[in-house]
Amino acid sequence: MKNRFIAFEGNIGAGKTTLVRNLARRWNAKMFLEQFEDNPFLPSFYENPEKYAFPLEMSFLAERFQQLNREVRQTELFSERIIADYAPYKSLIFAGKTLDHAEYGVYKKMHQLLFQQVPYPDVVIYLHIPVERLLKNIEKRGRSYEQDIDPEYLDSIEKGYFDFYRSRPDLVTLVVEPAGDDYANDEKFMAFVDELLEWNWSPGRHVVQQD
Ligand SMILES: Nc1ncnc2c1ncn2[C@@H]1O[C@H](COP(=O)(O)OP(=O)(O)OP(=O)(O)O)[C@@H](O)[C@H]1O
Repeated sequence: MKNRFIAFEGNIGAGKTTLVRNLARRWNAKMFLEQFEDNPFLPSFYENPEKYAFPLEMSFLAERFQQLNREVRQTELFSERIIADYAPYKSLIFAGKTLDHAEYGVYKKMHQLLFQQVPYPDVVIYLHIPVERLLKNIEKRGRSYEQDIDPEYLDSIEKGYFDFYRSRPDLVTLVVEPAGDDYANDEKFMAFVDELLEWNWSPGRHVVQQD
């Protein structure tokens, strides 16, 4: 199957999880979602980022490695589509913003060691949403620990993704700008994603706009 393993990426509050749930239903695909609710360090991290960033990043690293390895390998023998609401490099991008230089050095080595064994998505679709809209989404969903999130933090995460994509022209990345605020529940947007996945995309970053 062309484009069998698809991951969706995007900033905090972009709408990845809602979209992935809807697409999994639409395609009858196997889905796996990031498990951040169980991470005991996340609320503490938002209170005191300097103290909790390293344990937070290490715990996300372990969790995501385990999940990707388990879920993707388990289905290697089957032909069904697999979709995820994060890509294997997600934590690397966040860690580049949350850790200090020395901590990031250690983290990066661990990430390289672990993730070289993990299957990469055939295509990653980055959902590019303006920061003002992210802030509205974050407010609306109301997770208490995210309510004081700094727009500069969101800007820096977005920059982290774009720097990463520039440094990895070997990966197939579609940067998509959805039309409409509720695109993740919109049939038209899902049909647009269907069309995108009919193509054989060359490696590199492609910016695609929904009409
Ligand atoms: N590696 C990480 N380092 C720091 N915080 C992280 C990391 N990964 C996830 N988080 C935090 O966990 C929470 C959930 O993250 P994420 O962006 O994946 O989901 P989301 O905001 O629910 O996405 P969406 O709205 O697009 O479904 C956010 O508060 C995010 O900042």
